[in-house]
Amino acid sequence: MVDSKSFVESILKAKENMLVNVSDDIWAHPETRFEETQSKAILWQALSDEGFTLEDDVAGISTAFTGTFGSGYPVIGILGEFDALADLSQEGGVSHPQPITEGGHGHGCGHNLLGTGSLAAAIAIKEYLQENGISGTVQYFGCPGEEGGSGKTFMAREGVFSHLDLALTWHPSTTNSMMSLSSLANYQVKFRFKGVSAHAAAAPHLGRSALDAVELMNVGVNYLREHIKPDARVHYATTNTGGYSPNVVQANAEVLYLIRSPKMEDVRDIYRRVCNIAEGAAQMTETSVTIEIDKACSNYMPNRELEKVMYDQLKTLDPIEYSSEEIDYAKDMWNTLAPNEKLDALESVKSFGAFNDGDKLKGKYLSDVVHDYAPFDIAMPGSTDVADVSWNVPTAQCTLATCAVGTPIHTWQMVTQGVTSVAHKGMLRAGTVMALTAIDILQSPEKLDSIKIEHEEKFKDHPYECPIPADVQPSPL
Ligand SMILES: Nc1ccc(C(=O)N[C@@H](CCC(=O)O)C(=O)O)cc1
Repeated sequence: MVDSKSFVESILKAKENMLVNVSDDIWAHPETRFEETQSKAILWQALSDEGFTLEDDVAGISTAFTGTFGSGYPVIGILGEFDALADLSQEGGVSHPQPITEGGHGHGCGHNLLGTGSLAAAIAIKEYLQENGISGTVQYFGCPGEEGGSGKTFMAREGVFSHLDLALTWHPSTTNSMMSLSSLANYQVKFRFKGVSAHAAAAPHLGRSALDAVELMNVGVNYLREHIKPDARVHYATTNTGGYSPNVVQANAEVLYLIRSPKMEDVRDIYRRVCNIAEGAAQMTETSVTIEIDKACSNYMPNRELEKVMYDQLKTLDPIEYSSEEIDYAKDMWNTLAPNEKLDALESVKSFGAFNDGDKLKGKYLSDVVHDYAPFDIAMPGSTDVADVSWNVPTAQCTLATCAVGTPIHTWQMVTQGVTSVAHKGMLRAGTVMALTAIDILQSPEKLDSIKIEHEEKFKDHPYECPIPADVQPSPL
């Protein structure tokens, strides 16, 4: 009998061209939150071709879907993302900033790879179930709107993950490591001010400026910063400035706030204080304000027992080999970084999973090392809606190197590397790691017992409460 590693590697070798085409096709059709119709269609077609049973409109979201194969225990969820970021249009495989479409979208977080690496895993697990005729179900989750949308949180609100025995996912990165840390919980909220328009010169005394209210609110929040916990973050984008005419008093203006902290109770408290500031700004300007929650997500709670199973698979694979061309290109990418970005490169990996041994990357342009598994309770300086899955079912995620050391996410550098051979290698490796993790559990189902005990212990005193209120619906940017 072939060992599972050779089995998975040979399946993914046979599917390599298809998977690379799927990823590159998604990359070429960057779509933002809840408008990912083409990206969804690409993944849908691939799942259908591979014999998965498809379900559409999951949780009532038109770009959320599942593909299922097999039957019975255990039910293994594989999470795929495929949304892009606004304003990051960029040519692929170059070493200078060059938008394809000015103002267009781009895959600045590598979700073309994420969704496809997860597809690779689902296919390999399906083949394994089929080959061995054993009990077990693999379910691919097409999860839209991770960037600023918390698609999985909306899905979790409708209970779509509750039947899973475990969930696995990964994230494109500069490193190969477990994501063995928490993440920031957040609330994203619209503050919409309404005033009175007037001729800005002839009758300014009759006008009440909604834009003034936005500006005063922002000033108030900027004073609040000193009095919140240091690991909390508050960002804002003015999403409606009230128009382009300085000679009209702006009667409508809107600002979108993203409030984050490692603990949801702190997010809620800062949110309460930000609301007070908004009311104060409305009072100062004699405008009115309406407050609307846009989305929210929880903090990530990895399952340590499951992480150990995944880490064992991650570390036993041979290091990825890179050609001299790949290393030269990575060096070119490294040299696009400013001196302060270079200094930050080895520091920042420490807060994303490579806690104790970020220095292993010193002098490397591409990572061929696996960082030590080091479970930490601290939050990475970012958020992910994988968090809301982790509150519902045992969840683990790893990172695989898909780009040059030092590449910051949400940048043109990340977009341009998303269609390179290095990105494809990392993506296929991610599929291999997730598939081997699932197969290990299918072969040794007793491992699930300790995984489940940990999950039950952790959440028995604070069961999942979806942070998105029942009446909030997912919406496009
Ligand atoms: N492994 C990762 C998972 C998510 C992210 C990330 O950047 N997420 C967005 C999500 C924002 C949101 O929740 O609205 C962020 O933190 O800004 C980064 C690495």
